[in-house]
Amino acid sequence: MYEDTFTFYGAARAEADIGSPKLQEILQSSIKCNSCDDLKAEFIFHTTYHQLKIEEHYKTLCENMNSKHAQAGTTNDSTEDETVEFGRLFYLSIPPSAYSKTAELIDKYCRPQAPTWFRIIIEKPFGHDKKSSVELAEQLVKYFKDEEMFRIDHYLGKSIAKQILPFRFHNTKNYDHIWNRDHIEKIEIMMKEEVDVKGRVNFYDECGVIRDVMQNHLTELLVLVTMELPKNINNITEIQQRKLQLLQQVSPVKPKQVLLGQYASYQSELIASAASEHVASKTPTFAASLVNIDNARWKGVPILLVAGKKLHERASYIKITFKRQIVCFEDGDSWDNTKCSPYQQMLFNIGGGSIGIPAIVISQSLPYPTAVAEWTNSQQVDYFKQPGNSFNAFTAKTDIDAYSSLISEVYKNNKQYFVGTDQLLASWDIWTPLLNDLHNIPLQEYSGWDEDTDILKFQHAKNQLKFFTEKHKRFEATEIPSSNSDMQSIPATFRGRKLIVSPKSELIEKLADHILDIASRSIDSKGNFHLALSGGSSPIELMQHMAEHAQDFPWHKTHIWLVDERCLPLTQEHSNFYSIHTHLIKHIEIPYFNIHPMPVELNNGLCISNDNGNAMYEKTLNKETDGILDYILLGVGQDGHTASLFPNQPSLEMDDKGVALTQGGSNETSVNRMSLTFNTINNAKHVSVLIVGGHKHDILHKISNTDNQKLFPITGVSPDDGTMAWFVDTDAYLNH
Ligand SMILES: O=C1O[C@H](COP(=O)(O)O)[C@@H](O)[C@H](O)[C@H]1O
Repeated sequence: MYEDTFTFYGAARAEADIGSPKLQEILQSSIKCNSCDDLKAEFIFHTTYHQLKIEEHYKTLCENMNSKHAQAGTTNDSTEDETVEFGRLFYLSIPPSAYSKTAELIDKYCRPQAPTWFRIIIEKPFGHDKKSSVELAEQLVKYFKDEEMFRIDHYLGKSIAKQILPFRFHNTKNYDHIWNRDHIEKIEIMMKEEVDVKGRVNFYDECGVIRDVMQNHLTELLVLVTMELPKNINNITEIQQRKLQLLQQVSPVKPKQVLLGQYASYQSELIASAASEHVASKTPTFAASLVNIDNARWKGVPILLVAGKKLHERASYIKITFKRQIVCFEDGDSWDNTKCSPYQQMLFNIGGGSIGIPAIVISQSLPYPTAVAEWTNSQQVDYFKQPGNSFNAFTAKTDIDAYSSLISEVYKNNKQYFVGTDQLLASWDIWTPLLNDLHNIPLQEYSGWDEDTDILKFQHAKNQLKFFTEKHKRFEATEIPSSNSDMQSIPATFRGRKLIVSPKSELIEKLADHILDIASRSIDSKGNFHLALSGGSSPIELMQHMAEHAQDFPWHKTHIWLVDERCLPLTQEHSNFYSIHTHLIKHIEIPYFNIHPMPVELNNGLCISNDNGNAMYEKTLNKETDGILDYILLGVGQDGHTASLFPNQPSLEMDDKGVALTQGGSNETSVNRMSLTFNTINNAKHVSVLIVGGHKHDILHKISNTDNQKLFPITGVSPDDGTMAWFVDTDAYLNH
């Protein structure tokens, strides 16, 4: 019976005449249980609404609590032998900015006297990065003791999540010897959702998928499957220490280990619900992260965390794939599945997916588990559908909703299922560096639901993730140019490729950061970086910026190539090499043999076709890079030329060449040129086009909507497998 033992208070900032009926409506519609109408009615009867906006409201509410409490104390009819426990529990589901004041007022007016216990449940977000989370923890600790606080992550209350540790613990003999890098090929932790973010888009836009579910729910699941087992499964302190130890061994996630996506209608949902400054949001609604644990058990095992909204199904699970160490000789039909199944997997199904219910599914080729308490071997589950894949599946006898389960743990004062302060901060250590760098990671646009499942398929190799196909449209949401611009919004793409628009100096910084980012990824994956630079005036400021920040760039592993060259001596001021040397090369420490000027000057002649300088350059390029440059920086002339590929020139159709002799431009700077052709340009891993200055506005406008490559050669640039970005300054974009 609730009567005289429980009282429930619902509270919010709204006045009682709005909040009270709203609370009634919520209670009536959302409390669902079987044959419990009386209990539901009793619960609702004992629940009242209170406005909590100003200090006075807290005072009134808590006086009310105190008097109820006093009444309960005098009227309870327990015998002297019975000890009646009193407690006061607060559940705060409020924005982080409201925590400090709320905590202060609860502490001031609502803290009961001993022996009545006092506990506080806190809902995420617990900050938005390491720093803010430390600040929040510091504010809370002024008012509440650590043992009074229960940070709730409802994934820890899911029935499967609660079973993972006991399951591992009671199966130590069966699985612990294969629970490691020698036997496990990979671990996948998925949280796919069909829902979009409508209705909470403003909240969501501040956090995105990594803060919303990856730093907390998925990281918690990761810990449960990979932490060292405690010696005593009932020793909560030991369990919490083991969790912390694991979190401290997870390496911070790097940008190259992450793929991001945003569903296509996200931007319009945002615009419909918010102020215009929210357009062009870069908030990801999908993320895949490759996580590494730097310890003896897990080093080198790829652990994939994937989460997204508006996907084709709702499914949360942890899948562990074991390495296949048995070679089977039997015919397919006569496989003895218990020994020779081609599949060795273990799945903790949290919910949804083809199984639908929480379940533990284990290939029969793995040892049969023992002691799965309260769980039964179930025929209900139809999971590994491939022939030859038999399995044992265990489902829970009862499945209690995660929040109810956790709240009852708070009553029991059981801290095991809650997030400790140290664990929280360690988890932010894993994700914060990435979150600071998120704006540099391109977003893959996906349609959502069933329409486009292929576009999010990805692969992992060499500690890096890549979308399976990058041919689909990718975009990076643009920056809004600074304050007094007359633009309301700028599209995220230009000619189907990502567009970055900023005032010139910011733009140059962004471009330099982008080059550095790609250089670092390239050096991480293959040990070098091949960069091709254009001549002309546009890149001068970029080169000066790079020279000034030379110490930040891995020049010793970088090769510099020329996009094009004028047929002039390299010491002549109009030579592109001369300019690149003057503004960059002479200021940096780069190995001499990593500099590749174009051989325009051979045998005392300039670009004599019999000298085959272009073929020589192509040969060196092929030898050093297989014809695939890592990064090409292009510009655009007012006539639409790029590199030294000029309108209506035969060089535009040189299908068989990677480097060509071309013609164009003015006499003053030589009409004879050497240039990379479209073959080489479109073979590159990344191409950026830099367009600066109001005088480039017209050409930008012209090429926005044409594919006439003969007339506007720049429109022929579209890397086959690589990425491309347009870096445009606000003067060129807005015609200033
Ligand atoms: O905490 C959150 O979780 C829900 C998903 O929870 P589930 O129990 O339905 O799997 C998610 O939709 C929401 O964005 C996130 O804040």
